[in-house]
Amino acid sequence: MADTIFALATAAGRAAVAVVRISGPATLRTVEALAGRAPAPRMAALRKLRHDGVELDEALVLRFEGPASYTGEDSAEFHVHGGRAVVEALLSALSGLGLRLAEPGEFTRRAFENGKLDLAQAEGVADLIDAETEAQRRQALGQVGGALSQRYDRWRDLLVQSLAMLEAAVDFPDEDLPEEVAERARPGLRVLAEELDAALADVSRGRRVRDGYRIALVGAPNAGKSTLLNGLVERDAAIVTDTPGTTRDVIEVPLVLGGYRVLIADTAGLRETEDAIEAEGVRRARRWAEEADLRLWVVDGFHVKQVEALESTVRPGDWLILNKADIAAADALEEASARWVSEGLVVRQLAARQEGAVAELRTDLAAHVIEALSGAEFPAATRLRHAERLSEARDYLARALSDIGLEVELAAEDVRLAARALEKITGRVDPEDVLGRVFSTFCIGK
Ligand SMILES: Nc1nc2c(ncn2[C@@H]2O[C@H](COP(=O)(O)OP(=O)(O)OP(=O)(O)O)[C@@H](O)[C@H]2O)c(=O)[nH]1
Ligand SMILES: [K+]
Ligand SMILES: [Mg+2]
Repeated sequence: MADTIFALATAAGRAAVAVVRISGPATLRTVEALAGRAPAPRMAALRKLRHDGVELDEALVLRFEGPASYTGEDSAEFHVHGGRAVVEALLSALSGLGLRLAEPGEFTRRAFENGKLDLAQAEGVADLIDAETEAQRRQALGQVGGALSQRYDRWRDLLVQSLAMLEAAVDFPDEDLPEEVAERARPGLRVLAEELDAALADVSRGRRVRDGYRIALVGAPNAGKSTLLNGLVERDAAIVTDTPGTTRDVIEVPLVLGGYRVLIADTAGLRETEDAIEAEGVRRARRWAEEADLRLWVVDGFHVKQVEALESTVRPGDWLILNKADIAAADALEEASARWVSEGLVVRQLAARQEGAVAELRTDLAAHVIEALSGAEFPAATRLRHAERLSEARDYLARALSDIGLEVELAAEDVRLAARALEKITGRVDPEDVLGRVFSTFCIGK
């Protein structure tokens, strides 16, 4: 028989109310031991909690009977006064009654094991708890509601239908017809392959909503990158001095733009240097910029010729910030601006020291992030784990398509493997190590 587990479900520390949950076969017995008479299921009741003849607190007690509960088992909640000593006393009473402290994510794991949630939905629960932005909340809630799982189940069903056709071809008694029968699976598999391609193309957007859209500030030393960072995030996150080479480490600052989580990074000024520490900083700067979703090349407008040095590194879609517009020659800025716009860059002239100019840039960046990520709230993948399985399924599908005409049995096996890859995402097939990894990222009490 399963253990009965307990945990504090609300955040640790002093609060008005704290909720302690228990789940498992000993629920009813435990509620009776602490509260005397147990309330009817789903009816909150005020009860004095007592253990070993000592009164612990007066609490609101709520009880659920499995399977109609979060975990699918009998479970209960004690809403107590949120003082540390109260919570401590209740937890030690539960332990004294033979219950065990839950592991991180164990309540949700039980919900998964009892078929209340699939694995992708369970991940959605963890994401919902971690959500800090409106977009993260929408995405996670969609995932809990099964938006992601439904797509995978549909794809899997299509694969199973194709598989049935291929198996029929394998079993076909007449020697001449199997190819024709097998070919009937091809159109469906083709459509599916196209859908998986579209989903894979959208993967990075889904992950960006969850993990943050990455914006890099890069450029020559003293261009004003750190000044711009501080302006954008409205605090002194990075040191600004007139010494070139001030910034060494990558300084990542999270912020919310247009309702999306964004990570903006200030980096070391790019230059050749003998200084080993600075050189490492330059390497890190390049790496971060390379992986960023958006690069802002910051150039000192007073030395606007410096911009020529970027020729080999900038790409269409990058942004060019012509800084220090307060001291630069307006016509030189205009000339540089026209030239780089024609190369496909987004160009802004501003003075990073001036609040108003930076506020305008922040608005432009928010609009850009919204455009880049909107519609990505219900993607086919919000985690690397999903993306890997999705692309695995796509590879098997490609192999199946090329094998249909040649070796029907191999094609059938590939379709089976593709379905298996998709099943792993919702946890229909559940290797223990994947489960362990998914649930260990939860907090205790969930
Ligand atoms: N006049 C003027 N000076 C600026 C402006 N923005 C930055 N500066 C000055 O330029 C100098 C360098 O600024 P930083 O922000 O440290 O430049 P950085 O690009 O981070 O430099 P490194 O970290 O050394 O690569 C400082 O003295 C800033 O005050 C601006 O818009 N106008
Ligand atoms: K500097
Ligand atoms: Mg700097």
